[in-house]
Amino acid sequence: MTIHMQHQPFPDDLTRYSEYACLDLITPEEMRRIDHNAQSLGISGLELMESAGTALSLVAQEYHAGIVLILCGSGNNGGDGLVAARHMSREAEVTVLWYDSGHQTRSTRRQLERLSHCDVRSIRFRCREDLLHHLDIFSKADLIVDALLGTGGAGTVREPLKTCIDLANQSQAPVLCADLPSPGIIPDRICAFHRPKVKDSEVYDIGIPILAEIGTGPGDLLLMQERKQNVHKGVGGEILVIGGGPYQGAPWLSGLAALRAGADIVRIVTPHYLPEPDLIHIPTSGDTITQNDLDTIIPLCDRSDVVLCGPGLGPDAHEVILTCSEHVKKGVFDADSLRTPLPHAHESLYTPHTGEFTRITGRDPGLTPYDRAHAVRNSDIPGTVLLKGPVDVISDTKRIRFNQTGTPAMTTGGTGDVLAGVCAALMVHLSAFDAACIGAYATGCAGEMITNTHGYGMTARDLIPAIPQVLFRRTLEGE
Ligand SMILES: NC(=O)C1=CN([C@@H]2O[C@H](COP(=O)(O)OP(=O)(O)OC[C@H]3O[C@@H](n4cnc5c(N)ncnc54)[C@H](OP(=O)(O)O)[C@@H]3O)[C@@H](O)[C@H]2O)[C@@H](O)CC1
Ligand SMILES: Nc1ncnc2c1ncn2[C@@H]1O[C@H](COP(=O)(O)OP(=O)(O)O)[C@@H](O)[C@H]1O
Ligand SMILES: [K+]
Repeated sequence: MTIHMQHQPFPDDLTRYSEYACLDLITPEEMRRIDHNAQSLGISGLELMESAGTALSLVAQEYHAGIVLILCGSGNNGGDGLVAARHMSREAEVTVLWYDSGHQTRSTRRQLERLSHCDVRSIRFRCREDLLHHLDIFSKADLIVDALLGTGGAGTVREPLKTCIDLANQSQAPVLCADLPSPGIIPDRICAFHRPKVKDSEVYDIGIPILAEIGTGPGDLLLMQERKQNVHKGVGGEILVIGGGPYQGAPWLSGLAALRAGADIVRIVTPHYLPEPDLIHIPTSGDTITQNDLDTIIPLCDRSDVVLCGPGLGPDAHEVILTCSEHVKKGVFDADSLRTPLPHAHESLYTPHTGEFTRITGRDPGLTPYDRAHAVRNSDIPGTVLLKGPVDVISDTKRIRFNQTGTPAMTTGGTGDVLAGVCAALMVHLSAFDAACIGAYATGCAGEMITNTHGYGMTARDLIPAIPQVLFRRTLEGE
């Protein structure tokens, strides 16, 4: 799996950013994102696994058990157990029961090879019957380590792991769980890595940089869902862009960007027609958008998955936007729609740059990402905010995320319109927060790609074909 390496260091002292890290329970998807980002920051999956297995072995040794049975699945959770076995071989009589599903992860296969050079007894099981030959091991064990399933477990537990879990529960030995309890196992203690996934976990650090968590990275792209084969037209979503008037190009840039970010149908309500065959133009009655256009616009808001308001709109249409936003399920409010009173939809994403943020909150957000994050978190904006800048700050009042991708060449006009269009398309299937994080990350990566070829000669339009290369690279390379 080629991991896109992040290069530039964070332009601020990270020691005071720990307040922005999330300390309560995290989901397996969030842990996968952080894990992947850690690898893009130069810490390999094997190193993470070594740290996890070491922590696990230290907790296991607190039991002072003479006979230890380590149950290992075929995934990376199993890998943790194999690492722990290697670290405990001198401390106890260790037996590993490992499940050979036929497709062990590469890291876990590597750990099994390493273990073969240790004085540890390792027994393969492939089916329920294999386990029934080793009932004595379960009854003799003083400690059982559960490294069967971790954050990769999905659905009801399949055999032979189900039987393995039942046998562990039936034994007298306490069960120490790696990262989280395999479904149905009764834990004595839970040794969670980096962050707790379930309640009552003890949390052990495994050396994951804070930036892997509070920063965007290639791990964020894992949230993009693969499309099933039998999908129908429109699954990519229908987007409505309301904009234009004084600036006729902006809504078209947003519309094209939304298509390139995966939207299926994009309609542009704007006074000026531009010959873009991929976009559906909805003309307005005059050369700016007024109340007379509401009969046209409102039904389109009702039928669209996401509505993007603002690109190139000019200051006079705010009343229209306020009225439309009441018919909007998911709204992205950019540029001239960022005026008070703020429009808001059922779920809203606001994408101000510094000037627009100051205009809607009356407060200058400051220059450092730290201050800008404080300003965003303390603003009473009712939704997710993407405050754009050299480091974008994304917040949904609970979470904060920093996006470092992008280049100064992106200050060219219209890049904000492209970013807003990308966020609108992503919001069809993702939350406003995840759409903003991925939108900022992808648009910035596209900007870096184009800066490499066009330098300061980059135009916002150049960004658009680069967007799908970033967003869909994973599936293109079959990772
Ligand atoms: N770099 C890292 O990633 C790091 C990860 N770390 C550790 O890895 C853990 C995540 O590993 P994981 O074993 O939980 O998941 P993953 O490796 O995807 O394999 C899943 C396996 O389970 C199986 N399976 C799934 N559902 C099932 C079911 N219902 N019933 C039965 N089987 C089921 C699935 O089988 P398959 O679907 O392939 O047939 C596949 O074999 C994480 O919690 C942490 O402990 C740490 O070392 C830190 C570094
Ligand atoms: N100096 C910079 N370094 C990196 N990225 C930048 C820089 N300036 C702007 N950007 C990026 O350009 C994008 C659009 O910026 P914005 O100010 O919204 O442009 P516009 O004036 O078109 O709205 C944002 O994603 C932002 O991250
Ligand atoms: K486990």
